[in-house]
Amino acid sequence: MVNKSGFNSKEVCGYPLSIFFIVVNEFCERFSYYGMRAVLVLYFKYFLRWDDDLATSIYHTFVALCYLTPILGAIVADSWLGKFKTIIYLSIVYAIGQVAMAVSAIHDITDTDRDGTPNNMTFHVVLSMVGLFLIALGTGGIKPCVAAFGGDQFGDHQERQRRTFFSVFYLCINGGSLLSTIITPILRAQNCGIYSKQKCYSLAFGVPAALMVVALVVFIVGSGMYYKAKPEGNIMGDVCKCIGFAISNRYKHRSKQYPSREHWMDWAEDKYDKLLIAQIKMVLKVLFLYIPLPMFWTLFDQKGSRWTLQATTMDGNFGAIVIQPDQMQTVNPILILTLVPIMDSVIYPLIKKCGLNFTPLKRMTVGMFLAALAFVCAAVVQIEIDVSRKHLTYFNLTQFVNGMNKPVNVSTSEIFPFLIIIRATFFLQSGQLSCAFSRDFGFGSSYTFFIPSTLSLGSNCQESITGAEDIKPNSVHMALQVPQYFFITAGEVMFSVTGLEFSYSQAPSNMKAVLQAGWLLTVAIGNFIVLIVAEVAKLPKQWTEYVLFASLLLCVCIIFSIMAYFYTYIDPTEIEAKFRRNVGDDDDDKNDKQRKLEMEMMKRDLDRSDDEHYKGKQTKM
Ligand SMILES: CC(C)[C@H](NC(=O)[C@H](C)N)C(=O)O
Repeated sequence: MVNKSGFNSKEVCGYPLSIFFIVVNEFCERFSYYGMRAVLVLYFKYFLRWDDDLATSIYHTFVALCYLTPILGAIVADSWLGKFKTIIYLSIVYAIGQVAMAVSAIHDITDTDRDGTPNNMTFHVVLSMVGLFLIALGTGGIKPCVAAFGGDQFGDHQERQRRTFFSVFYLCINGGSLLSTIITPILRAQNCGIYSKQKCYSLAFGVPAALMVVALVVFIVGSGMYYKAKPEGNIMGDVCKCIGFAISNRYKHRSKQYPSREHWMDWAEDKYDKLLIAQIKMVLKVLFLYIPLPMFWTLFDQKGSRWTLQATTMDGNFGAIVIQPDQMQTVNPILILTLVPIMDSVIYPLIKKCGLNFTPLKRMTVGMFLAALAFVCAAVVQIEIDVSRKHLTYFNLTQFVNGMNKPVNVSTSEIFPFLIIIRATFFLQSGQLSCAFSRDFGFGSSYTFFIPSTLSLGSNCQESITGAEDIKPNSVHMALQVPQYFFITAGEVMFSVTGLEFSYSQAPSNMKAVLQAGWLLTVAIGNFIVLIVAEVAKLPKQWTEYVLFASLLLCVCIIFSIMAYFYTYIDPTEIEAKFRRNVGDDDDDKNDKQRKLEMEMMKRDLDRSDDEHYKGKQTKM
């Protein structure tokens, strides 16, 4: 198949073979990112021994940074190195960052007294911060490039295939995220170490590091098959200068005596290429449309915070398995993997058959509406929880009343998340006496156990120790969160998958990665809004906060639908081709415009004292 730029690529079932390497790369990279992220807060808290507040702020700052750096990657790719080289170089930076994280989590390195705790915490903190910075630079930097590079592999006649590619790309993101969020917490729970055994954060970070190396290798293997669009110089610099000139030129000609131009960017025509101006107009049009979008991410990203906290007050016993509150988040990638194919192969074709034109912007509007609906569901569940219980705790609170006249040491075994039921085993130790007993707990329940005075060597603790239930277990089932997860994920499919493709298709050829970065910037801003709203709107009831967010998104959704109504879809390739055809005319035109501008300036200087006279000349012209 011959690509848009005459590149001859190998094809399988109508798809360029090269995209296979790109989607596998994305899968491994997202595994690496989400796997590391899944255990990050626990690493801060239990390894670096930070308090909850510090751990949470550093975590959110890191996530926001990951979505701010795409703009850097996009500029480097579009104007200097090209997407291919940018992906390679930044992937190396990314892999080094992941390795630094894995090394920073080896407690033995500074555990000089071999007591299981690091002796030089500064070393671990500094190394992990350097690691996180490199990861943010790498993951953010390559993110807009990989998606746009994938899109570049398709010819203009392969629009349908390119749409499918973006869906498959999204599936890979979520496949990687799903697997890693299940696997890395399990790895973390293992004990490892040379001198002493500790929770294995190094393994939980090491496996994502290995996956990042695999991602890089896979990408390099595909090297010979890619279509590599050449970077077109310092395009961002040109864009900024052109916009700056348009504004200053418009300002200089602000007097009513100058005829207005169709678009304010047209004021740059006096100095810049019509093609560049047309390309900037395309980008600005889409960026303007992005303004309301961060609100979607504000709601979307609360899955990991508010919704997980909500789950801690619910019953996670699903019969065959017990779901931990943070594991509820895996419902999102699971639903993505199911919903994307259903939407693509059933829902969208069905809507089309009904004669409805379900345009990308309409899909995004519906996606926003569904996210708002998800928060209404969350509010209803919250009211249910508030009615059913007064206390807010997931962890089983246990206390012991010691009836013996000597101290007893009580320790408990690990509670593994995938056990059939939550069963805790307690070990009692007092002098020669050593025994164990197990009890089943309901989520959120609290017990007091009585250690009888008669307990002695050889006693059966299982039978001798009695307990009283202080607080009843959580009665609202975690399954009630499924509707809110369903709506937010259906919203994500309509909003995010479509937005990713829309950002690519509406971008001019030399600014594809820049627009992908603009799209990811909406995620970063959305995350900042969560931090701000959580600080500012301290509402007394959690359900009212959910309603507030739902209402905000609904308002934004209405504004967006109005903006979308006035948006006209464009075909950047066609527009660019039209301008390129007229390139000769453009050059003459530019020279004419330049001359005209110089003349105009001279005249203005001369005629400054005689406005009326100048006006007369203008109308005659
Ligand atoms: C940030 C994006 C929406 C995307 N995340 C997801 O698809 C989640 C896992 N459902 C990503 O690119 O990571």
